[in-house]
Amino acid sequence: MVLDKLGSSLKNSVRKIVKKGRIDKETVNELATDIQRALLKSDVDVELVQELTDKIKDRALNEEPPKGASSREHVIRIVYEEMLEIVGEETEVPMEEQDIMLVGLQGSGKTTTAAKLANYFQKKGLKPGLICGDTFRPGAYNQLKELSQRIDSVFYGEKESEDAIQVVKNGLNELKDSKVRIVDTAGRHSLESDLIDEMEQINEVVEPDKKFLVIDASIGKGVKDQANSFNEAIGIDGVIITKLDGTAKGGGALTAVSEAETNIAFLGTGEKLNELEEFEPDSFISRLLGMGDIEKLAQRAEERLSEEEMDMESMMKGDITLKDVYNQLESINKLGPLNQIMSMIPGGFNLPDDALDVTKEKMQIYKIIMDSMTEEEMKNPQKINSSRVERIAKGSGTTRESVNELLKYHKMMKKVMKQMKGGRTPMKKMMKKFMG
Ligand SMILES: Nc1nc2c(ncn2[C@@H]2O[C@H](COP(=O)(O)OP(=O)(O)OP(=O)(O)O)[C@@H](O)[C@H]2O)c(=O)[nH]1
Repeated sequence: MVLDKLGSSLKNSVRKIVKKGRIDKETVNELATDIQRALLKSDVDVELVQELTDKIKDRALNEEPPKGASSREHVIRIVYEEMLEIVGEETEVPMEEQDIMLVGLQGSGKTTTAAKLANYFQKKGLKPGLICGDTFRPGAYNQLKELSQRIDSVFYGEKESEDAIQVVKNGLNELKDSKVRIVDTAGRHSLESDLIDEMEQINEVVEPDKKFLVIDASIGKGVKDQANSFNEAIGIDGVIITKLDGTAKGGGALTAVSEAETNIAFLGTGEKLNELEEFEPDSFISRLLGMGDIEKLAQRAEERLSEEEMDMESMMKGDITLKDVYNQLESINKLGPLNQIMSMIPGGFNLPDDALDVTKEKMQIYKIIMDSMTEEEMKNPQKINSSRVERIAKGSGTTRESVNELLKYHKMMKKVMKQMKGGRTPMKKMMKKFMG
């Protein structure tokens, strides 16, 4: 896990709140000091930390918790929301044909990241092509070629050439069949005029849909100046922070990007080619704070409900997404057979046979299919049109029929949950009876 130290200090500070009987000024101040300490250790900018904790204190002491939420849940939510603010927004990476150019200083991890991106798109069903536009570092050609072979991606490079612009031109011609063409460029020790000239010329040739700046996380809050300089020089669409696994300064690197008025697109979390994550601010911050666990703990402190009951309750809302289906498949064994749950409903309830007919093998296939979907598709499955179905089937190594079957299953579950919501017995009561 990346940012281990920051994560565990933040989790501990928030957990303390859960254990408190009452949320008063002293508790809030203590929380703010704990958070300050954790963020400063992770190299987050001092002023930013001050601003953040002032806001948390102010809101925690002055805002009324929304109806139905306890004050400790409310404070935890405030910490989450304010943390979200300081990491900036998500960079949209569309699942469509596109050309991507990677820029960055020497050793930042560009070449590795190029291959990781190719692997990422390949998994999503979009055929990648890698072009070595780095004629400056002698080993770059062999490195990218070897990495492309490892992931079975098309590769173009010219070992003896010193003309990066021509190589990239040739590469784009040769790799017309690739859906996502990724151009690796040379780095230098600093942002000097040679590098800027070359980047500008490649930029003109490629006319990339996305220009990503690759930065090593170990420079911490220094990311801000670097991102600003590259942005001024050629304009960038997002930052890829690499080597987050090997530094205690990751917090600084993450927060500095939004200060530089750009956003994070991906995170590099290890040397392996599958160690690349799409950056999704909300899930990232929830994981960092251990929100899932903490929210559960906070709720349990309020009323002793079982975990299974919570899961069912969230599904009862009727706005079940594919993510819920995924979680549901994960916890279905704990929940008990669906038909048994259904039989608890007074007045009877006929669950379609299909719902009871999901075998373990099928669940496994559904989960593999969902791994090839984007976050957006998981949240809004209605947006999955036939070309997306095709892409997802390819990426997951399954068939269009299986993807459509999963979409049908989701629709059916949604209908079932809606009907249950309209039932006469409150779900909580029913679940209590069922769980004993
Ligand atoms: N631990 C870890 N190592 C990484 C990560 N990304 C890249 N590396 C390592 O960082 C080193 C440099 O990466 P390269 O991809 O060669 O860097 P580059 O930016 O292409 O270098 P130049 O071509 O010289 O500009 C390699 O040893 C990579 O394995 C990451 O996310 N985590």
